[in-house]
Amino acid sequence: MRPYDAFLLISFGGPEGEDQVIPFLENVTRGRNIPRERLAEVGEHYFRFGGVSPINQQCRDLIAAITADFAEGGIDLPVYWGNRFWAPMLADTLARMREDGVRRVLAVPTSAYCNWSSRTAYVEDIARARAALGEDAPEVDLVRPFYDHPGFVEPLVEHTRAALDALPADQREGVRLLFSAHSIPTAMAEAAGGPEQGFGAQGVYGDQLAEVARLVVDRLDRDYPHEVVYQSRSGPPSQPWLEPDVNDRIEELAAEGVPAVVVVPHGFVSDHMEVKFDLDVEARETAEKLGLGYQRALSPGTHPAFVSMVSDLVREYSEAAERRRLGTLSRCAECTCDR
Ligand SMILES: CC1=C(CCC(=O)O)c2cc3nc(cc4[nH]c(cc5[nH]c(cc1n2)c(C)c5CCC(=O)O)c(CCC(=O)O)c4C)C(CCC(=O)O)=C3C
Ligand SMILES: [Fe+2]
Repeated sequence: MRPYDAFLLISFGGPEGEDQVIPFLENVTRGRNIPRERLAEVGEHYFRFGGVSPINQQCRDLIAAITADFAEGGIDLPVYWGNRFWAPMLADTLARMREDGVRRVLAVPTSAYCNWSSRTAYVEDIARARAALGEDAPEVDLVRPFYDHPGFVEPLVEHTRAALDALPADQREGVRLLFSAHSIPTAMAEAAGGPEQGFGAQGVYGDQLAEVARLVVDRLDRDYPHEVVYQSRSGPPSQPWLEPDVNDRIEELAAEGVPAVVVVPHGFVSDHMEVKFDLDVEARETAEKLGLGYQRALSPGTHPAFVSMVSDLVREYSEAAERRRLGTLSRCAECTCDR
């Protein structure tokens, strides 16, 4: 018997019109203690792009590429898509899967790392959607974190090379690589595994981010100075979140005489709104205002290596194949994954 009878891509979701922005933000922030001012500000980011987040189209593109890769590699599974916060909603997709007779689902999230927001929240949303369906809800396995899978790292390497190539030679000489990820509350970072569990001061998430940055730099033409920075912090100002912020670091580096930065959004799977606004608009503006060279590397998106990583994960779970990974970190403290 085949272990799975369907594949499911689980993503965040985003609005696709001006009238959808506020309802989307209400879905995301329900019960999450986000100040009104922050919400209004984030709403403006979406309105600036006509109320359309790029994330849904990026999911459609990824699904088209995954479907083609499955066909080519002989993976005979129907491909479904469900989001946590906007249509197509995960609960509706699971209901449709049940109607289609699906029993066992392998799910891949558009989220590579370990922290509540990137993993546990997905696990909880799957459980809630299944509970709403009752007894005969399809069973869902969520694949393990893939931050150090070669198919996630390789596109970042190629895209970092391209960003470096786009800098003038004198700027490239003294460039600083800034590996950027979504900030989370420090309490959230510690809950996934902190110093008590043998991880660093920024928790297992911070360690994973540092490891991927190292894996990327090791594959470049020289040992570029690099560091991990954070972006898109939310929450009340009194609540500590992971730092330093990408803009603060750009200012400090300018004061130190660094001529240029290449920002690598290694905390994300695609160039969604956080990348398009917080990096391509805000961080770029910070750099330009200070006369710093600025290039932003693309995220994995639909890079062929990333697409074949998805097929690889399906084989890993269906055939108990080897777990391919480049890193060496141990599992996080709240991980529910089996390997
Ligand atoms: C770690 C992480 C990822 C990366 C991993 C992953 O992908 O899962 C991520 C991705 C994303 N975050 C997104 C959007 C938002 N995140 C928010 C709020 C929050 N994010 C958090 C963390 C993360 N977020 C946290 C701790 C909060 C505070 C509220 C809470 O404790 O839960 C808010 C509320 C407004 C604000 O305050 O920013 C919005 C609108 C979109 C869609 C973008 C688009 O539309 O293109 C994507 C892909
Ligand atoms: Fe977020």
